[in-house]
Amino acid sequence: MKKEADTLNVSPTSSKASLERERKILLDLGNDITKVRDKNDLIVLFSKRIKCLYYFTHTIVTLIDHKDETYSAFLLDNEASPIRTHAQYQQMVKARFPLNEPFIQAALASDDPISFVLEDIMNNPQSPPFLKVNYEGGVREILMTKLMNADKPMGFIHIYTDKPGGFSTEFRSIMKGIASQLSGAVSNILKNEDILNQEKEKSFLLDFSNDISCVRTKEDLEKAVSASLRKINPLGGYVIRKINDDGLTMSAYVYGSEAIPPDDELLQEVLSAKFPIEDGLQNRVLDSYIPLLFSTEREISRGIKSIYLQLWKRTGYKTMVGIRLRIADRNLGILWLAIDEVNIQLLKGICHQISIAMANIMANEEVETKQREQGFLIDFSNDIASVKTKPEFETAVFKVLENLLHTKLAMIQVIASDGFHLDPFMYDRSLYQNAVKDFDEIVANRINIEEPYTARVLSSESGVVFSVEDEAKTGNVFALLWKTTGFKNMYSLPLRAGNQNLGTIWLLADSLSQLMLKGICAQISIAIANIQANEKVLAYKKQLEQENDYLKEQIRTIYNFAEIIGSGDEMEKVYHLMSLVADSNSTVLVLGETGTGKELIARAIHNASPRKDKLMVKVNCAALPANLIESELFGHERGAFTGALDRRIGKFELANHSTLFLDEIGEMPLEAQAKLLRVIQERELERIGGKQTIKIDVRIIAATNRDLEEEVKAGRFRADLYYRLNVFPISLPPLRDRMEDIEPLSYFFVSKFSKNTGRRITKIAPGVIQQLRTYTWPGNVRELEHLIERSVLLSPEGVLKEVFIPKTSASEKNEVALLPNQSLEEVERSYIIEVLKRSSGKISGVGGAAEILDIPGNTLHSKMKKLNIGKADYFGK
Ligand SMILES: Nc1ncnc2c1ncn2[C@@H]1O[C@H](COP(=O)(O)OP(=O)(O)OP(=O)(O)O)[C@@H](O)[C@H]1O
Repeated sequence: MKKEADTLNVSPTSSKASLERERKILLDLGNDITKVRDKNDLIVLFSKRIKCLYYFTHTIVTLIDHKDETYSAFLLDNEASPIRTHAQYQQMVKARFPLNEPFIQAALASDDPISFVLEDIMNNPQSPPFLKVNYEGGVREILMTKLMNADKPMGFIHIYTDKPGGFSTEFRSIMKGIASQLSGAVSNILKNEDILNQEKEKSFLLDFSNDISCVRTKEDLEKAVSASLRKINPLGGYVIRKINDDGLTMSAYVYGSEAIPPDDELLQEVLSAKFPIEDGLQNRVLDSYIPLLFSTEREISRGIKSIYLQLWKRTGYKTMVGIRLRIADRNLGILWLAIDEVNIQLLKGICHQISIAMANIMANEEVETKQREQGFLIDFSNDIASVKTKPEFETAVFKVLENLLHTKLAMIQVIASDGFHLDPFMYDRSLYQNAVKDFDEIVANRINIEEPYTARVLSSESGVVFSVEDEAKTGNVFALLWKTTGFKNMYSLPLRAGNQNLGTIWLLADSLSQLMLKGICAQISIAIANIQANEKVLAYKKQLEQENDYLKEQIRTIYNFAEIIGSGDEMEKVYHLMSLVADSNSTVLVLGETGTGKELIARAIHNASPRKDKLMVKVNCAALPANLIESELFGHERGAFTGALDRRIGKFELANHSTLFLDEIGEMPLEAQAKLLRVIQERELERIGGKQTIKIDVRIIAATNRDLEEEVKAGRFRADLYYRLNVFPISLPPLRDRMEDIEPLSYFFVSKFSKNTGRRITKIAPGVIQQLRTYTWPGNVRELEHLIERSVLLSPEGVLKEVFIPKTSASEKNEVALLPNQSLEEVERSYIIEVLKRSSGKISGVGGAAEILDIPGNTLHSKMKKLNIGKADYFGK
């Protein structure tokens, strides 16, 4: 097979001069070759210098790759090659040929150039295919000269000729002679290329680092990585996959491929999928310090099912390199690159930069998420702060949960007033479209705080997260219902106001941040507490309004202006004064004996005034213990004095924009009089124990049966207060001075009590009217009213024939009549003693003297004190 060629294809001149020229050419070639830096220059130079001395068709330099024991074309003499038009030429140029075969082994073993006749060797099944391709191109013989680097073969220079036996001994010796120069030149080129490559890599990494340093968002990263990778890998695509929050799966983070249309269905599926880390490929990359090269086909045939492999295969990515993205000891993801050659240093450099950028973006995203969450909570808090009613609450909650959090409200349950059951407060029924019947059944069954899920949530510090899948496996009806919604987790939290459990909230979501959950629950708890408080206030307000309406109605019926009976001159004078003063804000002082209708007149004035729409507020100054009068009138703050457990507003504040009726003003203690005077003068007050001054707009009507001038003289009533009150006095005449009103009053009361008792009494016998006229009426209209009431009760239907004027009254009337020198006070004193005797000394309660006199027990007590009536007076005689 091996054949030494003896003949030169071109005969050199045998002259000494021509030998000299040859030597010089070869010397020059040797010198030139050592300076060659560019690989194309080498082959051009070689051909130029040698071809003018020796004949051959073309030449090629191949290089050995010791890693995989192959050799491949490195320098090509394209122009001269007779096979460049051959169909397999390109394939040959790119191919790697194994060293382990006889032809190349022979070339390796020979220290001299060695030639082969193609016909002899090309059909050997192990021989490289380029031999045959050359033969087909007309080549017949090949001279192989080994190139060495130090002591190691680094490649070969192949010289081809179409003339058999074309390599002379002289040419062989020349080739041997310049083999070391050629080797030196090739290694220079390689070194140079290496340096150039390193510089390129460096400048690439520098550019990449510059591009990536400006990256702030995922979109920036995509742009920078796509632009840079295009430079080193013009056709291949790439994808950066990020490890998801679950730590178990990875999803596409950034990707670029010009080979796949963006709307491709499989691509979309791959981009939105979560691939398990442990899929036999990703885990290997994450565990590997160096980039790993995978054959798509081989991995599929190994049984790896992930659809991304299908996408790669379909796109024509035969090999993929996976490099982990990592910061410190933390894996962030993987860069997958469609590439068939691995430049470890370059890829590691790229991945280092990408990892830093990704970590920055993720940190940025985290900060942004936190800010967004906080902003969201502030908005939610604003929305919810104004919530007073349940519909407003529902609108606010649904808006935030669905639109912003992509969470569904499964249910809010609130603990009922029995503290044991829970009532559904709010829920999203649309969640249970697939299980409406089950949902309705569950909601219809009232659960209580001992229901296992509820009990767990209520006793937890900050809620429980239930895995829907796991809970459904237990067969629990609630969990089975949750499963129909398709969400992964049920977030269940207690709603609390302070330490008190208000209820529970149940949110369905795949994942939710703790910060958000805590924030939302706190806000919702406050809102529910507010709604409940508001509902209570509204219910209370409604009740008060109803009571108020009822009271107003009652007062209107009892104290109707039209129901003031009396048409005599005395009462006409009263009506005239009332009509003069009603419209104004002036203080009115109503004077008159007990039972003459002072309160009736006061109410009539109020009802005829512009303040009539608000209730007149009455204070009975005689009925209150001295120490409570002030608090009653002006109110007090919590803790203002022992027993002041709550803040309370006084009657003055209650009567704001209305009328305050101070009944029995003559009984007011001096100390309270001073305070009252101040408020009347200044029209403002402070609650007891309070610092705030409260402006009031109150009209005052005061009433008394005492002679206030006398009281002032006696030092029991403040003169200045008297003058303040006595702005517009109206004196009511005693009934005995208006005998003409007795008949209409009697008829009025008969009709009133007939209606009340159901007895139809339409007339009063003339004798009765006569009888009534002769009585002195120390208790005035009230006494007449009660007398008629009793008489109506005791009388048969039809005509009132009899009234039951107490017998003693008749004698008293005489006594009174017989004692013209008795003062009004003395008459009052003896009348009270008489009534006390009749009630066997009982002052208040049923059948007591106060009831007979129709005055409050306290009033009777104070009158007795004032009139100096003791037990001896009514028990003694
Ligand atoms: N002119 C009147 N017409 C109809 N009823 C009257 C009249 N005057 C008084 N009455 C009735 O007599 C009763 C006592 O009246 P009222 O309470 O107004 O008297 P008073 O002067 O305020 O009594 P006191 O000084 O004891 O507080 C009431 O039921 C009232 O309706």
